[in-house]
Amino acid sequence: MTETFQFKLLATDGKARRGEVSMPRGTIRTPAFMPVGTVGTVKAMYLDQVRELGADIILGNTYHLMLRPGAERVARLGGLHNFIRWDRPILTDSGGFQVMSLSSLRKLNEQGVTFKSHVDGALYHMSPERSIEIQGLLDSDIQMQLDECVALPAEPNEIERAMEMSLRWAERCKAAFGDQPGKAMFGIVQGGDIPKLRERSALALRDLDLKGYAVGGLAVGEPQEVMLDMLDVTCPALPAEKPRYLMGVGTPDDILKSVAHGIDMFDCVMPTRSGRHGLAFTRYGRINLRNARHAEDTRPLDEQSTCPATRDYSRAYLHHLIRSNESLGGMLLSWNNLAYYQELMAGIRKAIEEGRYADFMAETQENWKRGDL
Ligand SMILES: CO[C@@H]1O[C@H](CNc2nc3cc4c(=O)[nH]c(N)nc4cc3[nH]2)[C@@H](O)[C@H]1O
Repeated sequence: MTETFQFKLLATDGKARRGEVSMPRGTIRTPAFMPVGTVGTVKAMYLDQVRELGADIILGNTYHLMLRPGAERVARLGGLHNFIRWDRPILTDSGGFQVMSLSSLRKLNEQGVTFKSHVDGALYHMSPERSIEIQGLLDSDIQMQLDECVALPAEPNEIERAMEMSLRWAERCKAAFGDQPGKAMFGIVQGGDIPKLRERSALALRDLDLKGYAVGGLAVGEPQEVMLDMLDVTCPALPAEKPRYLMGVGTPDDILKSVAHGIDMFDCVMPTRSGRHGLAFTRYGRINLRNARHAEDTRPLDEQSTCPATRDYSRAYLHHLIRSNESLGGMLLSWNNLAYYQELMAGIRKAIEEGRYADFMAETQENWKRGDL
């Protein structure tokens, strides 16, 4: 832990990076997977479990928390860490993406976004400055700039307009954030699937000398190779000594490949959301517990796992819980899936340290093909 925000590169293997982010509330081992705690909870999990599985940091969301319980209320209650009982770092997204994907957007212009809440229909206006103010009220450790994420496919001039405005919003967010040594404000690279716009966005954000950089505008339904092609353009244009965070990514395969393209931090609802719907991630690939073929299978998901959800419960029981829509089904599979994601990240970090990341990637992908033994 340090009084300031520091990123150290500990080892590299090709473009893969093993690093460490140090902050007053704790150290983040990278490459890192950040469980998503959108409305102040990693759904169906106790945060003690989330920590025990190896998470050094979790995500919160400005959009959801400003609507309910309200940013000023969270501040009155002592900030998000006290409210949810998580004393390690929290990264908050700025709200722009969620406004586009969740609310009925009324207006988007240079000043910011005006939208109606998906909770109660109330009208809100959020400027870049208000987004940073909200993240401050939440006492967020890593705050994201407000940006405009354009859904793909999109017209090039639309992608350019949104990217340029996001750059201007980055400057406004930097000014609003000011100088907070123990915290960080990350810029977000936009530019859609257009290499020259991606490079322009990354180089312009680099000139702002921010503490870290996110790659946005991806994981919005584009093919994996398009995502990876954009990383090939974006990562080299970002400073090597700052952390890189790929927003909303992804499947285990997305993560393996994005690490090989130079990404340090990830977040995704996949392990928890798909767990609630019956999907289990294991060393040998995915298992859909809704499928009737599990109805009398007495084996656990993986008897060699140290995670009780993975080692101690039969597939038959998990199938029954999911089919019965019982809460315990989503709880056990969220637990299994987050355990698997953190085990994967630990394996990734070790493989980079030992200079064998290419072999680790190949072995891991080979094991996934073994399927549901
Ligand atoms: C395709 O699956 C859906 O999409 C989400 C994951 N994909 C994703 N891409 C993102 C991009 C941005 C961005 O450009 N800017 C900001 N501020 N935040 C972002 C957050 C993002 N999350 C899941 O929620 C899932 O519902």
